[in-house]
Amino acid sequence: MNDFTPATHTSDTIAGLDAYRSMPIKQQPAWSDEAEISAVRDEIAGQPPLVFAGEVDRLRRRIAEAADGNAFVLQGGDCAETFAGANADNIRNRVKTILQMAVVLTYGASVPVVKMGRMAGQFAKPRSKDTETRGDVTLPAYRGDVVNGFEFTEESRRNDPQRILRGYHMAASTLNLVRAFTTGGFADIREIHSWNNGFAATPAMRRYENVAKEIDRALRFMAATGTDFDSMKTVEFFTGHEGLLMDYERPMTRIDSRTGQAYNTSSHFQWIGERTRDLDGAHVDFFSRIRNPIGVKLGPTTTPETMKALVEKLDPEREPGRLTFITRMGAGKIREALPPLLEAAKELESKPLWITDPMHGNGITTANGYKSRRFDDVVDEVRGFFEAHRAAGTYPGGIHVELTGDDVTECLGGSEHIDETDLESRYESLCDPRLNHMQSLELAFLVAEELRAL
Ligand SMILES: O=C[C@H](O)[C@H](O)COP(=O)(O)O
Ligand SMILES: C=C(OP(=O)(O)O)C(=O)O
Repeated sequence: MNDFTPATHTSDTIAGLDAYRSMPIKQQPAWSDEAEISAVRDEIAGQPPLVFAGEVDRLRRRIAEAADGNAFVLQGGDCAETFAGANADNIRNRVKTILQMAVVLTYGASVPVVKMGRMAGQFAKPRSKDTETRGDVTLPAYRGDVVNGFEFTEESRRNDPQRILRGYHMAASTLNLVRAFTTGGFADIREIHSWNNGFAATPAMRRYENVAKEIDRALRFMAATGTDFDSMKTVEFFTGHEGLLMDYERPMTRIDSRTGQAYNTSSHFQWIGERTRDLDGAHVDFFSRIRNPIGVKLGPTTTPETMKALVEKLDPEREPGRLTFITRMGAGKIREALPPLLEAAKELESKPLWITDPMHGNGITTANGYKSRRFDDVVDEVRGFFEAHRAAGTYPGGIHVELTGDDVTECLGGSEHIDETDLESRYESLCDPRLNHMQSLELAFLVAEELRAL
């Protein structure tokens, strides 16, 4: 058992955790009351950790296995979790969707799947603009429920430090339910059919049912041979979110008294976003000092030099499982932008895990004003990712998607043929569009085919 020491300003000078404060920093809200935000930081620092160092270390080992080509990482969840959306139905549907995708991948490609939710902390959003204008009114941009409200009023858009405390408690209750689902019997592989309950009978679901029936037959065979199923009652499920809001990430970072090392206990995994991965910036410095496995988003303008410099900063020891590159190039660019990075990475002793995020490079705004993505572009980027890795002889080790278990209409296309007018019927994301349940399963079948073809 780890014994975390709450991060006090003195103890953490050892780990240099506060060095970031004197560095250029992006995408942070301005708080109007310094005393209030300071009190909130102190209160967060005194709250119990959400995850333990042993779990974080286990995830690092799993990521190392994936980077070696022996596992595949599936990361999925909301673009922006909301406080209102942190209810049992939403959480269960997202967990079920991830479990179903994992079944499709494990069975279809015979590869262990490391399951990770973009959940229990994905509350802060980087934005392209600091403000939003509607008609003749301009207000601060919505930066996620942990900072301000989505409603377009001056009061709601005010940055409110108390939201950080609420975010912590929402993350805690979400994680509690995720842990209950994944260790309490719900995720037992013998429940494979019941994960269908509540979802519409779509073509992807029928395909899933066929896989489930085959797995059922195999399980009955194993039962007949006397297999002990106890180990199948639980699944490993990790959490991750963008490490963005430093007034949350810093106080959640604690010293493990066993090892004297710093762990960010807000989730098992954090990634640094495309907008905050400056080499000399605050985020890269801070996350270089913690033990959690770290992801970095790489957009289409990333040069091999930048990629190598990120390796130097974030993985100087070349530690297996330490670093994950999440590429989000865009369907039209991945086939040119990714190969030079893969070639350059071969020259390093480091072995980062490569994951595709086929969402963030494929945003469009529709004629009727919705932020959307075409499912075909998402699929094309995934195919481009596999093509690039096959050509380079490197391992495509995972996928990172914005998804929900609900039947929303946010991304265009898929076998339901969602079109621009359909977006009006059920667009619920407060930031970027997510794959719905059926599109998520369809994508899992496609990824399984690509993995089989490696
Ligand atoms: O989720 C990602 C970013 O927060 C998002 O793409 C930024 O969106 P914006 O361009 O509307 O600010
Ligand atoms: C903002 C995100 O991605 P990116 O940094 O790649 O734009 C995100 O994943 O929510």
